[in-house]
Amino acid sequence: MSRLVVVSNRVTLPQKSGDAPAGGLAVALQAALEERGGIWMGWSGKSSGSKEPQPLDMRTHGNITYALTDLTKTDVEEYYHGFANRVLWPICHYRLDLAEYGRKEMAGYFRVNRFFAQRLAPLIKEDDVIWVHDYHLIPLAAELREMGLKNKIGFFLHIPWPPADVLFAMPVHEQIMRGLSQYDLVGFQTEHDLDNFGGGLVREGIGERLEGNKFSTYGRTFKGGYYSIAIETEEFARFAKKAYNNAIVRKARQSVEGRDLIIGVDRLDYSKGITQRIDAFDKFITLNPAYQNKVTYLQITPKSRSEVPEYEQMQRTVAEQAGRVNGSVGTVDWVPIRYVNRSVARPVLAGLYRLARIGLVTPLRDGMNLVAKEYLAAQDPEDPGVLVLSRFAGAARELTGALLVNPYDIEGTAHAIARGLTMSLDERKQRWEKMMEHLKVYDINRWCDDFLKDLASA
Ligand SMILES: O=P(O)(O)OC[C@H]1O[C@H](O[C@H]2O[C@H](CO)[C@@H](O)[C@H](O)[C@H]2O)[C@H](O)[C@@H](O)[C@@H]1O
Ligand SMILES: O=c1ccn([C@@H]2O[C@H](COP(=O)(O)OP(=O)(O)O)[C@@H](O)[C@H]2O)c(=O)[nH]1
Repeated sequence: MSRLVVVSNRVTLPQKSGDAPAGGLAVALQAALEERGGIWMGWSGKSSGSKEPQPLDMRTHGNITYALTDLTKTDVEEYYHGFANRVLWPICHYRLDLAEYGRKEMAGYFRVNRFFAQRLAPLIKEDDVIWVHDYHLIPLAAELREMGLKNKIGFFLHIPWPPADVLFAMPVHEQIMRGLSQYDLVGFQTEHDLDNFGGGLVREGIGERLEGNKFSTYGRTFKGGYYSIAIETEEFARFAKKAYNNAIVRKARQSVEGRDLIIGVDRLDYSKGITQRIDAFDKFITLNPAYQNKVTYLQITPKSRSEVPEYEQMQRTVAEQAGRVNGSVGTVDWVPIRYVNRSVARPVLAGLYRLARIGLVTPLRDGMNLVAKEYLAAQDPEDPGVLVLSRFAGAARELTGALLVNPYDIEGTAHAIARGLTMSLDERKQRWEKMMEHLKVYDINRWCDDFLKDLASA
């Protein structure tokens, strides 16, 4: 079996004993790397003022070597905050209005990808299989090919791929498409994303979609596919059962005082539809006054990418909005929305999911959304809660037993909350069992195996 080399912007180092366990993606990638032996390369998360690159920080644990690189402050500004998160992220989430295209940032993005390639190339052996993750690193294969590497290289995009007209609004879309054509396998989260990609190639007249999801463009033929990322379902379910008795979860249980709990968990990101969701909760209370003082909505929202202006501004908007709704519908003994603006450790999160009668997952657009899957896996099989899920999350393609909503339809989401809270136990069980069966088969290991199998045969 060939050695595996994983490259991603962020790298999850093995957890110290006693730490909260890492998410499913890290666990699955670590397992695949451990089995085959391999390297996981990425950004250390640190930036330095010095122009001279420090040597790679190499750490070996078992069969895996982690290779971490620092970036300069300018690199982080232009590549991560700039092009990746102010151009590619909004464009891929269909938000043309928020894309801030600048040549300096675009140049920084390509420069950092070349830098990654220069650092990675000396570590690569002839028959290594390379797996690159996400929108930060699209041009990496092109850089490696230019250096003469002939290895199998696969790419997985964790975020959506937009339809042609949205993509074409990005001035360098052709360079990005050309970058993708240098991989042997390009994986998307859903069939819809894959179709958007094929549609873009054909509309631009730069490529063809061939039989068997193959694409031909820029003189290369490569494979496309869709692989919906998942979680470690059975482990997460066991973990949530245990977490229900975690001290913090117990306190949370006492503090809701028998009210129904509604939970939302999202990075503070405009793609997650948090403001529309708060409006929907407000509407729900207004339309159903009998629920006053009978329900608590807990919104856990860690800060994210705060250096990017659109994110910084959102921090104020959401905090003000939650305060406004609490002020208008709350009473002296009831705070309807508990807004937590910090990250919560996974053991606590798992227990809170299990405590909640409704999981409210209403992004305006999302590659997959692992929170939706974690919420389901955490439920008590004898008394499962209801998932209210946006039809625009990748997860909606699989989780058809959820109450699917259009997050732009505030009243529709408010009705779904009311329906979730009054749903019979029989219906809740029926819907939940159907989705859990699916999640047990299509778990994170299956996702990893499917991608690597297709890459091997690409
Ligand atoms: O690294 P950050 O800038 O702090 O952002 C965190 C991650 O956000 C994105 O997550 C996506 O991947 C999930 C797993 O496939 C998927 O469920 C979700 O829908 C996506 O939004 C991003 O793609 C990651 O690279 C970031 O590390
Ligand atoms: O306070 C928090 C909030 C989120 N998460 C985790 O962050 C991930 C979020 O993944 P998702 O696919 O839902 O969205 P993303 O943030 O990757 O866009 C999930 O595994 C959550 O359990 C966490 O550990 N603590």
